[in-house]
Amino acid sequence: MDTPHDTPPASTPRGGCVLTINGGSSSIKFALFGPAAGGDRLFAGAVERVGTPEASLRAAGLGDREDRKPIAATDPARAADELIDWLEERGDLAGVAAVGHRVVHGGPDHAEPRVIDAALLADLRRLVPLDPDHLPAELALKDALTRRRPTLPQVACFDTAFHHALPPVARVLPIPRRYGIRRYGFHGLSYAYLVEELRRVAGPTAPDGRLILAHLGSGASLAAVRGGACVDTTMRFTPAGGLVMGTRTGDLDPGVLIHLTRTENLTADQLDAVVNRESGLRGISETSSDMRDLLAREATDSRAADAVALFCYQAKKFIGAMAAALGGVDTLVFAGGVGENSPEVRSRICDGLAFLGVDLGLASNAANAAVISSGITGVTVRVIRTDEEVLIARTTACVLGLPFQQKDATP
Ligand SMILES: Nc1ncnc2c1ncn2[C@@H]1O[C@H](COP(=O)(O)OP(=O)(O)O)[C@@H](O)[C@H]1O
Ligand SMILES: CC(=O)OP(=O)(O)O
Ligand SMILES: [Mg+2]
Repeated sequence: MDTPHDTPPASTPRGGCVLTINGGSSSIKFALFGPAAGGDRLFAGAVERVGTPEASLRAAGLGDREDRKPIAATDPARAADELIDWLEERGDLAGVAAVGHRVVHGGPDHAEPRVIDAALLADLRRLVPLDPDHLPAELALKDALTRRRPTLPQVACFDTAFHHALPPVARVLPIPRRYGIRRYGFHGLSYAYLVEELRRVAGPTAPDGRLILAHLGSGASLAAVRGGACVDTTMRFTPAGGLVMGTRTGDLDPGVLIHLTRTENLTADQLDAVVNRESGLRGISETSSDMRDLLAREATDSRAADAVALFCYQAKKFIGAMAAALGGVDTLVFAGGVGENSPEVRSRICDGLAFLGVDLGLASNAANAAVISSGITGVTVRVIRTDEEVLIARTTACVLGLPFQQKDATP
C-alpha cells in the first residue's frame, strides 16, 4: 500500500465519466464514476496534507492495490494542478464528461445544484469570508480545472442545501438582523446520502420517523430530521460552530473571542487560525487532532483523555438537544471517520442515553455492524458509511442530463 509507483497504474479507456472533487482545508478527495450509463466508481483517492511538505496523493481503483506518492502541494492550487497532471498521465481526464464539486457554503442564495458559470463564481468569491477554510480551496480547484479544460462542464453541489428549509426558529441567530447572520448548517451532502441510504437499507418509510444523523469526522455535526426534512443542526453560520471538532472549537462563548481580541490583540486572521485550526481536539490534547492517535494515547496522557472525553460528552449532549427538537428519536445514525469506525467513541457517546431509549449491543457495536442497537429498547442505532462522492456524481449527472445509475453505493 505504501509503495510509490514510478509510473501510474494503467487506466482503462473510457468516456462519459463524472469526476467528483471534494476539496477541504487540508485534503482533496476525488473519485471517478462512469462511463455514465453504468455509474460504477472506477477509482477514488485523496490528496492529503495539502499545504505541508508531507503532501501526498493516494488512489485505488476497483480491485487495485492503493497507489501513493508524495507530491508538491504547497497550497490548494498546486494540489489541484498535481491532481490534474496525475489524471492526465493516467489518460483519465480525456474520458471525463463533467466535474462535480462539493461546495461547502452556498450562502443565502444558492442551494440547488447548478453549472458553475461566471455569475456563480463571482457570488462564491464574495462568500469566501463566510468559510475561509473550505471555499478558497474549492475555488482554486475549479479554476485549475477551467485553465486545463475550459469546456468541461463543472457543477456545484452545495453542502448547505440539505438545511435550506430549516424552520425559522432553528434558523434565526440572536444578533441584530441588520448583520444578516443566520444558521446555514453543513455536511448536507453526507446527510442527503445517509437519508437515501437509510431508505435503501431500512425501507421507504424509515426516514419518515424521528431521525438523528451524526456525521463525526474531522469536521463533525449532527442533524435532526423529521419526515425527510432537516429541522435542526449543530453547525450554524460557519462550519466552526456546534460540536467540538478535530481542530475547530465548535460552540464557544462569544465573550472568549472578545477577550482574546482585547487581551492578545488578535487580528481576524489570527482568530480564524485559533478557532479553525489550533483548537478542538488538537488544542485540548496539545498533540493531535486525530481521534485514533488520541484513543491510543489516552491511557498515558491525560490531555488526550480530556479531548476524547469532551468529544463524547458534547456529542451526547447534542443528541439530547436534537431529540428535544424532534420530540424523541426513532433512529440514530453514526457516520464519518469516527462514527463509522470507533466502537469505543460510539459506546461512550451512548452511555447514559438509556432515558431516550438508546441501548447498544456490545458485539454488534464492536463489529461496526450496520445495526448496533441491542434490540431491547425502541431506538434503532445504525452505522452507515457515508459517501459524499456518489451523491455529487449522481447530482452532477442529473443537472447535466447525463445517464447515470449508481449500481452499488458502497465504496
Ligand atoms: N478506527 C478508528 N477509530 C477512531 N477514529 C477513527 C478511526 N478511523 C478513522 N478515525 C478518525 O476519523 C477522523 C477522520 O474522519 P473523516 O470523516 O475521514 O474526516 P474528514 O472530515 O477529513 O472527511 C479522524 O479523526 C480519524 O482519526
Ligand atoms: C463542513 C465541514 O466541516 O466539512 P469537513 O468535515 O469536510 O471539514
Ligand atoms: Mg469530511
